[in-house]
Amino acid sequence: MRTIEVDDLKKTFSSRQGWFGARKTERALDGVSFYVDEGETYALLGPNGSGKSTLIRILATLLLPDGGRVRVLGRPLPGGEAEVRRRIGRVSVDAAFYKKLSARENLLYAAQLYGLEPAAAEKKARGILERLGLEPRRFHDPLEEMSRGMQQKIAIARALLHDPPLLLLDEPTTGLDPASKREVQRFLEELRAERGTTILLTTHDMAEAERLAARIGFLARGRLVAEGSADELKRRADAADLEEAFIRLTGEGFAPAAAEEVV
Ligand SMILES: Nc1ncnc2c1ncn2[C@@H]1O[C@H](COP(=O)(O)OP(=O)(O)OP(=O)(O)O)[C@@H](O)[C@H]1O
Repeated sequence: MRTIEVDDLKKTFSSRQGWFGARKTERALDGVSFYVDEGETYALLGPNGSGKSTLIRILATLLLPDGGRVRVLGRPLPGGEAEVRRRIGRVSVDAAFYKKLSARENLLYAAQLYGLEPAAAEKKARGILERLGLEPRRFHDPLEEMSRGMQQKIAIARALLHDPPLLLLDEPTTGLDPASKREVQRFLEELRAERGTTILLTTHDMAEAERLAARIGFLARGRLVAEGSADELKRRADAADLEEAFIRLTGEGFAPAAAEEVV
């Protein structure tokens, strides 16, 4: 079964430069088509501004497309927002939390929104955070006292509280130290193996895409320029590694994004 189906998806942003400035339009997605099968992990690779977050936000029902067809978990978008929202988990770098509240309080609040029983939700959240390597004593610390990496782990736990069959992960490991990165990657592999969770993730990290994803899509300037397994992409580009394949197939480099990533 196809968990995500996207056909000729388009999204343009328009903004005015100052009060009387000219209108500027930005074509964030320019006819993107792809699918993700049930139980598959698919990685979208692209430099800053290539449209990755826009695509994830449309699939997560946070943005409306301008054109094209989108189906998530068998429901059309727009149209099936309520059901899609109930059945997805989303993690992004801009995860909104009540920063003065503890991890526990934030997670219990989310559990309540999903209609989950608090004690069971707390047990589950603690189990996930333990697997992600967060010390149990941090569970009671206010979010504002936690590092970005710790907050990212809380965001992952929150996205999984309701056992979603589909996870949409926008740069899930950006900003994490190498050990935390490995813990998150191992956890995602286990989740797919144990629960058959379908995962769509965006990343700047070639090694991460290669480790986690059965198929990888190269996104550049709002277009899906190439897709396939890491080996297929390297073979097609006659490249030694995935970064070289990206440069050859898209005509774009990855330098700005790589320089931005602090590990
Ligand atoms: N709300 C918005 N208003 C105006 N332009 C936007 C908006 N959101 C995104 N854009 C523009 O759309 C394009 C794609 O942005 P998007 O955030 O999807 O890229 P990205 O691949 O996720 O980048 P990054 O790796 O930096 O997160 C960019 O040119 C961006 O400036």
